[in-house]
Amino acid sequence: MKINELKGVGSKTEQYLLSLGINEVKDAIYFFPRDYEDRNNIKCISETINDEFVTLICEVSLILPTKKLKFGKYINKIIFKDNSGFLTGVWFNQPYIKNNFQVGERVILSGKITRKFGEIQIIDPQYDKDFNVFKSINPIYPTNKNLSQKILKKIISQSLLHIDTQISEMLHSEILKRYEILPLKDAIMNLHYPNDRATLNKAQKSIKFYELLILQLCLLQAKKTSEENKNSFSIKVCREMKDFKNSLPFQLTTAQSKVVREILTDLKNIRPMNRLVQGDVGSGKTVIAAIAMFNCAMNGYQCAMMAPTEILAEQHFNTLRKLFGDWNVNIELITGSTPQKQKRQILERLAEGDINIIIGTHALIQENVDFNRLALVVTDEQHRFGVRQRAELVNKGHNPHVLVMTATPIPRTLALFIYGDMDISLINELPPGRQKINTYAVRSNLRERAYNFIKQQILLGRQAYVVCPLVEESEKIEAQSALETAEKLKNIYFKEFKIDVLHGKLKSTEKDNVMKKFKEGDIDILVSTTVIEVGVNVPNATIMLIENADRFGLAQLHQLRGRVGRGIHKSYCILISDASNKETKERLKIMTETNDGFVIAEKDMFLRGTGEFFGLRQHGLPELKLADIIKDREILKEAQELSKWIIENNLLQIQEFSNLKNEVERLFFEKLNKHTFN
Ligand SMILES: Nc1ncnc2c1ncn2[C@@H]1O[C@H](COP(=O)(O)OP(=O)(O)OP(=O)(O)O)[C@@H](O)[C@H]1O
Repeated sequence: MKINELKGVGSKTEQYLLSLGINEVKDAIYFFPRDYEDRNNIKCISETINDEFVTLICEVSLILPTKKLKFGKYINKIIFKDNSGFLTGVWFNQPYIKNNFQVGERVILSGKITRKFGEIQIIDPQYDKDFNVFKSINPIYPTNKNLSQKILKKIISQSLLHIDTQISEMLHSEILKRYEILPLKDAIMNLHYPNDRATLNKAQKSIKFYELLILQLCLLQAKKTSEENKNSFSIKVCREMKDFKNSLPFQLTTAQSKVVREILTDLKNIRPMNRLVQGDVGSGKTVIAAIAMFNCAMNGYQCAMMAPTEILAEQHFNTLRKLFGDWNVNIELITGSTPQKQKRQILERLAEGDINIIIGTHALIQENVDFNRLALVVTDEQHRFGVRQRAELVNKGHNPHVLVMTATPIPRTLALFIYGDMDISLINELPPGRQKINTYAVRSNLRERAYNFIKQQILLGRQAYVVCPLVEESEKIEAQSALETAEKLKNIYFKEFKIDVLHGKLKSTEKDNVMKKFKEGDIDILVSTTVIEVGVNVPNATIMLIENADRFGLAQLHQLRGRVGRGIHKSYCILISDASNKETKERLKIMTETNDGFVIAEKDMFLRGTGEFFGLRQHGLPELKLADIIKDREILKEAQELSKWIIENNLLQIQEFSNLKNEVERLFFEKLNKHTFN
């Protein structure tokens, strides 16, 4: 049912509603309050204090005429009274308001009190005259300047009259009882019009449960569908594997070997692999991808590896070339800076099947690239290779295995939720010889001492990073600050050393050039913006100084810091911050205490208490309206338990769960926009 079918929704209101995402009556039903006004604070007029939010029951005493102010504005005042005194209700630019009141009638007013010039005022209060429907908890909706709370409320309450035709119950009463959940319609009604706090809490819990359940079911069903899809390549372990492993410059750690085994087993399977490899910074994920790709190449298949940035694509290309040494593996790189002619040649060879492994950024898969026998796609978690991308490839005639790499440390329950559609491998061990990165959080007055320390490291033959402050949304200012810092370092503190700058505004060839020089040891200090954050691997770099460290999230600091401590040398990280607030200090202290990404993630999560650390959208998933996967972990666990049971027992296929199935499919189509499942 369209929203404009409701009484009083003209084309203008319809437009305004659309801007709030309300197109259908159902959208209005699901348009939940952002907050609630507690009207339990009922007072008499003389008891009120300045700035206090109160509810008053009073009588209309006098309606003053509208007064015209400057610039075409209006003010309306209405005097109310109760046994204790008088109160002035004030409304701006709502001249019609006086028609809504009659002298002598009793009303309920709610709002903030202002006491000034000897007058007690309440500005733009909410008002109600129907004492029968007076609720002590009043919803406040997230609206914009075009639609007042009052109109929105009216539309929502009209929509709720249609709840029976618009919403279907999804869970059997036994399940509701077990998880202490309200039937969906009750939960929705109570969210809009709660009788009391306890019912509101239960309604909120219920809606969160439904949200998490549906999203989780969606991901688990996607996984199940892919497991049933037996259309990929069965790739056996190649004869050369043992020799290849022996040719690597190091021995795999036990954790790496285990993950490699899991991947090779997946590749043997005809069903397409969809595996996430989770490993802390520097845990050695690249070599794992290399082994998987080597195996495909030796079996005559092609692989694509997609990196988030050109710098990383280039780095992977160089690392892999080295790892593949004299083995007969044809590997090529395509980036924005590859000359057109060369690019064309590479693409031709790729289509002919002459290239085994192609490395590039994510444009690689979107562009008109034709593969001959694409069997494996390696990608990273920020660019979640969802079922949609897979479907695109399937349409092009490929159904490759997919390997996703992530250094985002996520506690297990959350990982199982967010990556519900994947199998997860964990590298829970760092390569041998890694030492703790000594980390210090200091104020800026110690910067010179920090510089001296950097000098000592360089004199020992090591290299350093200086990371400039994060400037949200302005790469230009960020770049500027990096350039200035580099100038200062060159001219004042590090005259005798080689310094260069890396920032997002450089052309990719320039970036590559700087990175190459830094890798080869031709730069002592690399002054950089956060472009250095992900994946860069220069084992000889042992010290990093981060300016304004408080501006970064802990996960980001951990990623940045992970650029040092990647070799045999002892490494250091200096966090500069003059922030004095307690929470910031505590966050930086965590960095000095541990190097374990999982511990950092968990602590950060508790400190910040929001889902920011694991933003869903960042993982390619739809945002949740009410649930917060961090704060609502207990509900999440219950929803996970139920969704697992439903999927394992194939319950979405039976009549009793058909409404739930419809909801899951709706989310799948509308929000995840992926292909259907049966
Ligand atoms: N088993 C191992 N023994 C010794 N060194 C190793 C081992 N595995 C990997 N390395 C080395 O560790 C360093 C980090 O590896 P790699 O770049 O693959 O890490 P990563 O997991 O991708 O980290 P990040 O997420 O920070 O990019 C590299 O220099 C690599 O050669």
